[in-house]
Amino acid sequence: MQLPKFVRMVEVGPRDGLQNEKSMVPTAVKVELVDRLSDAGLTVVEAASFVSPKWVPQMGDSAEVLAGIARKPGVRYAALTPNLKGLEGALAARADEVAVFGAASESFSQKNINCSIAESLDRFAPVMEQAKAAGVPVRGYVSCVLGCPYEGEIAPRAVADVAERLFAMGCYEISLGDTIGTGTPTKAQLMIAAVAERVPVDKIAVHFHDTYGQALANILAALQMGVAVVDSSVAGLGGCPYAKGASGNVASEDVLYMLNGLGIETGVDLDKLIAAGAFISDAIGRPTASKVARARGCA
Ligand SMILES: CC(C)(COP(=O)([O-])OP(=O)([O-])OC[C@H]1O[C@@H](n2cnc3c(N)ncnc32)[C@H](O)[C@@H]1OP(=O)([O-])[O-])[C@@H](O)C(=O)NCCC(=O)NCCSC(=O)C[C@@](C)(O)CC(=O)[O-]
Repeated sequence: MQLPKFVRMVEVGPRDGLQNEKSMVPTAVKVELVDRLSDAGLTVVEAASFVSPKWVPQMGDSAEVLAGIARKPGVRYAALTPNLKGLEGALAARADEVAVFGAASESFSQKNINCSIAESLDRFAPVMEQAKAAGVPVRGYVSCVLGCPYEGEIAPRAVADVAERLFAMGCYEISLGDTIGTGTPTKAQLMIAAVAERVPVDKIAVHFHDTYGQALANILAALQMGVAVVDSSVAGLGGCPYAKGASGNVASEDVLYMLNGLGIETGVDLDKLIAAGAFISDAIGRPTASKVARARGCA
């Protein structure tokens, strides 16, 4: 299959990337990071998460982050909303889009959002309804699509079941998350094929963590299946607080370098993206996990 001509890069660094940071990242740093990312040409930046601050303290200043950013026309600033309380917070903070997040694994669902998969879908229904009434699009995440930290292997059918439900509920796009980064390209393709039987492929996004160094290979495998939306995190920040050992998302710089090399357009400026990665790595005192940034001289 031909590769897509354009890929929409969804930047999740300010949310998925930072949510697991142990020491609190100042709000002003988060705001500057989001602004640098939008300035680099990214059109979707997941900047906030309206979850319980007892569960994820790092995201407790999400309203302040959304209040502080310089909103750029054409950029959508997104936020996670696990329930109605989260949606209320996101709407009050003027998030342009929100995301509900479910899982293909019962154990992960319990650990992450304290309910079963079926209960999570029940909770998402009123979120979908009220977001629709407010004219705010909802994205749907499915975690553990290629493995679970508690259950191991996950059947592609289990992923497809949840993806189908979220899509039927009205999510405009389903992001398939390899939360612990154990997936490999053929498995990724089999899983995407199972989902694509129930959700149109142009409504599927991929969200790979790079724990086992497979993320770029998996993204290429997904592009070969017709997927044209890729989540990534600047400087490879990240890890899920409820998936022990999960490393960062694939680095946005590395994804962009590969897409540029494949001749696929994104509208994103590599130099500005590398500078944004250098900024946040410096601010949190951690070397970048992007190989491209390191090759370009970032520490
Ligand atoms: C879902 C809940 C809230 C259920 O948590 P719960 O304890 O079952 O909820 P509850 O309704 O019983 O409420 C308990 C307390 O939380 C408060 N509360 C309740 N909801 C909210 C809210 N929205 N915002 C702020 N506060 C909230 C609520 O008001 C109450 O406060 P208290 O009376 O004790 O003071 C909790 O489990 C939670 O916040 N989980 C979030 C976990 C999380 O953020 N995980 C990381 C994101 S998912 C991810 O990273 C994966 C992804 C998306 O990137 C894809 C991939 O890589 O796989």
